[in-house]
Amino acid sequence: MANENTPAVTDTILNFIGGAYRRGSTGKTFDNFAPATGLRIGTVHEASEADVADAVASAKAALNGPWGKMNTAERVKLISAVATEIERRADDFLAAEVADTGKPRHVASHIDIPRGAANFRMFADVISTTPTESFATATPDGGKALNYVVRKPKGVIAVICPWNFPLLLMTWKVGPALACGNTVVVKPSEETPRTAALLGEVMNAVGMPEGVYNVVHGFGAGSAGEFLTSNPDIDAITFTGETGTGQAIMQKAAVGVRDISFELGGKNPAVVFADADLDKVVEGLSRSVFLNTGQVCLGTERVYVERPVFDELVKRMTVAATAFKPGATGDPAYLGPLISAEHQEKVLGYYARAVAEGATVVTGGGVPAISGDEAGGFYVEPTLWTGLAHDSSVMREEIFGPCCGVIPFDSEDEVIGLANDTDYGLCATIWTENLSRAHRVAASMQVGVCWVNCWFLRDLRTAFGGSGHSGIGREGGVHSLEFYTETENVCVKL
Ligand SMILES: NC(=O)C1=CN([C@@H]2O[C@H](COP(=O)(O)OP(=O)(O)OC[C@H]3O[C@@H](n4cnc5c(N)ncnc54)[C@H](O)[C@@H]3O)[C@@H](O)[C@H]2O)C=CC1
Repeated sequence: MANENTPAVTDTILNFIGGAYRRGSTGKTFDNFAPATGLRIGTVHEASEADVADAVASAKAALNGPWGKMNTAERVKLISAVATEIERRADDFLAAEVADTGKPRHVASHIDIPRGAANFRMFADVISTTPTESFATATPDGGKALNYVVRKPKGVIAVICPWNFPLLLMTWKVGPALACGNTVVVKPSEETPRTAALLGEVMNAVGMPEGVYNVVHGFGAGSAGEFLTSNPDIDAITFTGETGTGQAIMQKAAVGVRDISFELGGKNPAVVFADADLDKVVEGLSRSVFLNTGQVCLGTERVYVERPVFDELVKRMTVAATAFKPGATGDPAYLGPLISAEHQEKVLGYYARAVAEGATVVTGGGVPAISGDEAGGFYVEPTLWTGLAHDSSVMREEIFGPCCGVIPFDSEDEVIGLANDTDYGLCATIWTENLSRAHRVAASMQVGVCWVNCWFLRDLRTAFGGSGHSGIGREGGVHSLEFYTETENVCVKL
């Protein structure tokens, strides 16, 4: 039976190549499931190697067609129109995203869809307003030379995306790629193909030239993902997903020495000092652990609390955790499902392992009892652990679920060591009312993003990315121009 998190009928999801929707040339399809119910809700047409080659050829041809001949102002007008059209069709995008992910409508309507549109508008602004670098250089003969930079599109960009914020994380890459004059072939996650496909309708509606935006559906190895990264006409690859997948893609990118931009996993720490405002901490920390059912690369999975407030914080976080209602579609406190049965099994594996590694399960730790339409959905309980050793696997490996381990600490030096003792380096959150300490500890975190007394306060103009196993490069605002353009320095003797 359908509910507000599933479409009423199953539907067909097609590839989008050269401005037209296409079935896969081999006739292969795969099922699309609603995580909220576990029911099959769609059929996705898988792109063959030939289809991917067609998509790349369309994208390459578009570089030499009307798109390649447009000036920045003309491109910006089209890209801004894409943002406006996404906003006009917000209900369609919302329905597609909620069906694919099962996430609460208020999450998709406040984060996924508006930020999906904002990514186009913001990068249209960035490309319109970023000045060109230039230097006046003294020459040996006492004269001068003028150096200035010409930015050119890199070419055809492969955009490979995960399932947790499908439209948002895709447009975060497609927006700057198009703003810089590139063309793209997108491979959305096999779990969440709908919004990438729907964006094709938007591109056609605003008059985007054919071949600028292409979508190929499928899986990773031996499927559309690998076909795309292996295609020699791909000039650069931008990828968000698991660290292991990033390593596989990097090997493909090495052939032809193609550029990469990677946003990968994390095992992000939160550090709570005893002087923090605990009301603010509980509000921000519970969002950082449970938003999107913990399926946020920026989410907190390790919490270090200064010993004097440890018990109090655990008590308050327990209350916050139990307020979430897994499976209660429509309830404002709805905690959505995990993305798939496979991911549910992975997260439950960590729930079992936490116990084996000596955790005290403060709350949660299992599968909620759910009846009705959602009984077959991929839900888990929001979960808090204490008593885990810092070096236990549950405290070291990314889980990507609604859970965290809470550990006490006694000194600033100790907690800096604990927070940085990880292979990852995506983000950290510090909670303190002591301004000097906030700056000092923030600067000592080995991460790409550090928040103080807030979380997920994201200005799209700021640099975003991680160090270590969390990624390579930074995207956002002008930082995206580094990846999506090739720069040429012109030196003119005056
Ligand atoms: N740092 C960041 O900004 C973010 C990182 N993530 C990470 O993403 C992961 C969750 O997303 P998933 O979709 O499970 O990641 P994943 O790495 O399994 O898949 C991501 C995409 O890569 C494709 N893919 C898989 N193998 C491939 C291959 N060999 N060649 C080419 N493409 C391939 C998949 O089909 C999918 O489209 C989490 O581990 C999380 O840490 C998620 C969101 C943001």
